[in-house]
Amino acid sequence: MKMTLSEIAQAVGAMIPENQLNQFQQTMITNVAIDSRHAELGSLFVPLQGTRDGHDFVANAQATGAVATFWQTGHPNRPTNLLVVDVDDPLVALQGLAKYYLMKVNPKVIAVTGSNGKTTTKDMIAAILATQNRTAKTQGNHNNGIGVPLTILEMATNTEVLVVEMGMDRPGQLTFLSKMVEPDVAVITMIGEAHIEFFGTRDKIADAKIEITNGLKEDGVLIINGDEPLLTSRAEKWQPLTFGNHDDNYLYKTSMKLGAEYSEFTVDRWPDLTFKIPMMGEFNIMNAMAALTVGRLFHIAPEKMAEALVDFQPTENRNQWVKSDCGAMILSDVYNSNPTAVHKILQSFAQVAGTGHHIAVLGDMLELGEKSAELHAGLATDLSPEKIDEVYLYGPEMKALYEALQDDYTPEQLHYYPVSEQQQLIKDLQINSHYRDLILLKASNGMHFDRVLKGLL
Ligand SMILES: CC(=O)N[C@H]1[C@@H](OP(=O)(O)OP(=O)(O)OC[C@H]2O[C@@H](n3ccc(=O)[nH]c3=O)[C@H](O)[C@@H]2O)O[C@H](CO)[C@@H](O)[C@@H]1O[C@H](C)C(=O)N[C@@H](C)C(=O)N[C@H](CCC(=O)N[C@@H](CCC[C@@H](N)C(=O)O)C(=O)O)C(=O)O
Ligand SMILES: Nc1ncnc2c1ncn2[C@@H]1O[C@H](COP(=O)(O)OP(=O)(O)OP(=O)(O)O)[C@@H](O)[C@H]1O
Ligand SMILES: C[C@@H](N)C(=O)N[C@H](C)C(=O)O
Repeated sequence: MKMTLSEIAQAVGAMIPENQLNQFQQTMITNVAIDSRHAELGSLFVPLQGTRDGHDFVANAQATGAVATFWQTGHPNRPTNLLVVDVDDPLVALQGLAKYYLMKVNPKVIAVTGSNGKTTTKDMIAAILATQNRTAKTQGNHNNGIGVPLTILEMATNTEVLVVEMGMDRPGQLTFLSKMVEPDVAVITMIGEAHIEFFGTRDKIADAKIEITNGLKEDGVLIINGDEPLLTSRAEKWQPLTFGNHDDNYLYKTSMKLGAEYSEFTVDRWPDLTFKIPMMGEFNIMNAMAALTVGRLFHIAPEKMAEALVDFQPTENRNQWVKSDCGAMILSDVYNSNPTAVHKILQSFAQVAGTGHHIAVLGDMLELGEKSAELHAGLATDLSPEKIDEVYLYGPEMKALYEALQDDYTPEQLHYYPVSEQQQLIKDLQINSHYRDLILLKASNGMHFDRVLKGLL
């Protein structure tokens, strides 16, 4: 971004002190920082409430280059040696500034949501659109009321297309985000069970996901997984473009070839073209088809889309192969977890050819509510010694799966660890895995399997 502090103050409805009019007008802000440790020369610091109060770090922010800060009106210790924009609520001001900047740059906006696949699909869409447009996208998983404004404010002033990931774990959140960005295109990847604890049913999750249309422009386009009745039944009024396996979709898969590191597929619309993605799993082919549907909307040649997909860089820890220090290949899927994702990744992992053992290391799936034990035990349908040689389970919720597998696996093949024994889990994996083994790591974000991954590297 590039705006004077004066313009920023006006954008958020803040008063500019009479004696600082010139300073505000002459101060150019080139980025926004919510963390003083990431502030740089030209930053506007935005103090937010976390476990700690961001206001306590304004001096740190100034030391690392911030030239101005939002400040909650009435908050004590208002700085005197820094330009201050007094606001009622820094988060609301951040969101208002983002909306102002978005309208100023006025890119085409593609919003992406779904229980699973948001980040991957966002990356694929951005790779395709970047072949013909100056494109910006969500960094990592910045997909909520803080992450979306940051995404907007990070984009360059000449951005033509912005791809924004939108997450939610409560009703109403997607309505808020959709109205903030007013997308030209909205994509819903699928409906799973992520955060079902706060919804009760997948129907209620679908109700929350379709909220992404509440800010969709009048001439906007909705793109959904056409094989999901929970979506097709809620999307009719938008006459959505659909992708999937069934031949009544706008774009449907006609063939696929699944590999460990690459997957290939063909679609009806371009029968002579084979698409290839650097990821495993039919579910990632579905993500790619969502991206192809967006690309077609932007009139990008299918050959160009194919080139973009084969070279795109997935965000880390999504079906990412890494080599352990003993030489075993690790499929790192440690950013997050929920039942549909685990079932699909287990099915894909079991099909990966290998000369050693297939080892599944599964940590708790969080936020599943009263169905948690049932959903954890239900993973047993995709776990058997014929498919997965060894199973390591970690966390209190995984106890239900451990009990469900007792009759299928021997004690040498099936291992359980309480949450206090993550180091023991790492040690046992280091001892028991060998260079020809394939190891799947998957758990909810809160189980910190990034530490297990680190322990194996
Ligand atoms: C407010 C904030 O910045 N939180 C981040 C912070 O959390 P924490 O409580 O630890 O902050 P602190 O107490 O350490 O500090 C308080 C503030 O002070 C700043 N500060 C601190 C130290 C210092 O030296 N200088 C400082 O300036 C500090 O920056 C704080 O502002 O740190 C955590 C660890 O890094 C961050 O995770 C936390 O970020 C929050 C969660 C956040 O929302 N970040 C967004 C940028 C974001 O989009 N994060 C996504 C995850 C979003 C997500 O969970 N999405 C859900 C769906 C929606 C869920 C819904 N509940 C919702 O969030 O709206 C999903 O399922 O995907 C990400 O990064 O992955
Ligand atoms: N279309 C899909 N259907 C089912 N599972 C999927 C799909 N796409 C990805 N996954 C699974 O979900 C995991 C997370 O993928 P990704 O980060 O792209 O989704 P996300 O929606 O952004 O997740 P989160 O909400 O945790 O940020 C993947 O590693 C994979 O296991
Ligand atoms: C990333 C965060 N919104 C999330 O999905 N948390 C889940 C429940 C987790 O901790 O894995």
